[in-house]
Amino acid sequence: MKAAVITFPGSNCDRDLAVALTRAGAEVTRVWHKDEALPAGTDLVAVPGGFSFGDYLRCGAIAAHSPVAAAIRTHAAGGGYVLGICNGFQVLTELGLLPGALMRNAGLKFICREAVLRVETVASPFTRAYAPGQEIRIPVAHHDGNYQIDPEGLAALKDQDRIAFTYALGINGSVRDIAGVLSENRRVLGMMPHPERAADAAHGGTAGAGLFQSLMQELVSA
Ligand SMILES: NC(=O)CC[C@H](N)C(=O)O
Repeated sequence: MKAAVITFPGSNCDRDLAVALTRAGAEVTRVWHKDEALPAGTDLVAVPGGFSFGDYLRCGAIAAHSPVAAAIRTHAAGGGYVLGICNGFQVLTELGLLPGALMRNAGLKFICREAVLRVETVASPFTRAYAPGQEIRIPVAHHDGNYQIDPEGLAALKDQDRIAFTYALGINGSVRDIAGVLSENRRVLGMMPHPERAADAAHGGTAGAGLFQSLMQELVSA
């Protein structure tokens, strides 16, 4: 699997994401947001967490206008895989690659702690290594993680089995406690929790490693 990890000014989880992907067996290239092309043969674009452009305007809104944005859209339109974690999820909604929006947390506070997630579907390239309904402990760190979507959009997510993860106990006001969603073709995933921060025993938990292993299985068997 060839993965391109994008860095924007203010990204701070890009290295951790690159390490998690590399340890899972991916060949990782780091891509600066001013690059207009992705490395040839890129399978997965990985958009990391952080505070791109200082979270000004709306989180991810300015990053979605970076020179690399067009290449990410083209990659997704061609059936390429895209993973957005935390700020990366916010960027993917701003790019229009995923529906809905990430609003300020209901409690108006930055939340930085471990959360219990429920794996809502294993029918995706990102979750196939988990068991249906499995509960996994993954860290969260955000102030704008309150996922909202209109009723029609929510119905589509449910009907099409596109809710990837929910919080076992709601933490930020997200509709239906949604923590991560898939695109219609299931090849784009955005999630607020940080699997790359739970991918090594030294992190205190390895529940996030299943996501990177799922991608490896998908892309080796593809
Ligand atoms: N860790 C992150 O990616 C933070 C995301 C975003 N800047 C927020 O606070 O909501």
